[in-house]
Amino acid sequence: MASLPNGAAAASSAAGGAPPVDKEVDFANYFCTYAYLYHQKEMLCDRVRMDAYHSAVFRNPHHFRGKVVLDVGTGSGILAIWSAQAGARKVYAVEATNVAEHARELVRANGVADIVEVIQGTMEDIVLPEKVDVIISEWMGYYLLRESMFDSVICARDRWLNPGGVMYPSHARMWLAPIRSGLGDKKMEDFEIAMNDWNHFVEDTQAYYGVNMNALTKAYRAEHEKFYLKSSIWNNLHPNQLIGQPAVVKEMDCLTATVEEIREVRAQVTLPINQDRTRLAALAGWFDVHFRGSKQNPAVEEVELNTAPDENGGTHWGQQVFLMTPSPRVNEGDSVNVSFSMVRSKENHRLMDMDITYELHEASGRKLPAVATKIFLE
Ligand SMILES: C[S@@+](CC[C@H](N)C(=O)[O-])C[C@H]1O[C@@H](n2cnc3c(N)ncnc32)[C@H](O)[C@@H]1O
Repeated sequence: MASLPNGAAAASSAAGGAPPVDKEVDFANYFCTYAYLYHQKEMLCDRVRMDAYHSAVFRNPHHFRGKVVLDVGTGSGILAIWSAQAGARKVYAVEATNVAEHARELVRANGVADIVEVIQGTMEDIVLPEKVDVIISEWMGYYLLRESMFDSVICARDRWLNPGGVMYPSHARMWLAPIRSGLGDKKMEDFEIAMNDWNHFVEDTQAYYGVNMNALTKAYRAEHEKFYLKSSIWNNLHPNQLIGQPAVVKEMDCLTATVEEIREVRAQVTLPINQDRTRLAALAGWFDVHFRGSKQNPAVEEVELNTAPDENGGTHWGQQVFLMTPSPRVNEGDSVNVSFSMVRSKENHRLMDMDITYELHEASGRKLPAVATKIFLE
């Protein structure tokens, strides 16, 4: 997970006829934060994430013993070191940023420098001396696909994975669920406060310091609607905020997924409401990934990394909350038909633009008019 500047112009997607990636911009806007240990630490502190990868590797040593492993985006080097400890013959640990230096040091200090070779460079550019049996990577962004790092894993897989090789993780899913939540009220409050500040400039009978600011009111409102109301909200929800059944909006086999398939995700799902006298305040999105090995070479023990709402606190990915305004009253037995699309932003291929249309079907048979919203996953 990387912090990306809101709406910053960054690289465009290189795959499938899209304009080529501007690497300098991509380094300035995307890779920069990963170079810092404080940022790697945030991921190292996520115990749900760490436990899942650790269990996946050490409960399935047959995938690693005597094998050649590629770690895409090694960061601190942790997954590469585990792969070596699990018995890999050779591990190529590829990292774009200067954190590669720290990874090298950690590899040396943990006595696996004869097995792990840290290579600084982007996955797309580097050349390996041999094909690999396993690709391990922690590539997931908010709501799975933000950051578009899975493109680099696909590139690695298509260039370097031996036939019959195994992906870690092997499968991924995106989920969507209806929630009740006070988050929308807080957002509205912040929005009104910000709008009121502006209104002070405009309502002043005297011009503000001699300048009539009203000409910019419309632009200011549009900007603030985008950042306050139309951007998704990061949150670690409590499971009791869910008011209905979650549904899968995307499933991926990491061994066969293509960039085309993830550049645009579209789905239509029905979400049954299972609580009475509440409001559909928002939809929440999260993901899970699985470590199952492959059909030819399955895991002895399948491991799941789940970022769903969790009463024990969840993960650094949290969930993404997409506010529904207006938020209709709902009751048990109602259902919400959702038509969902998530497409890469034109300005920055690592951010996502979402279109969500929801239509409430009441248990009584009454159907409310469909409401369409545009939301930015930034
Ligand atoms: C989410 S972090 C994971 C770090 C480490 N593997 C871990 O699990 O703690 C992703 C890392 O991949 C690196 N990265 C992303 N895209 C890359 C690419 N195309 N080539 C090389 N490194 C990349 C980033 O700089 C970052 O350090």
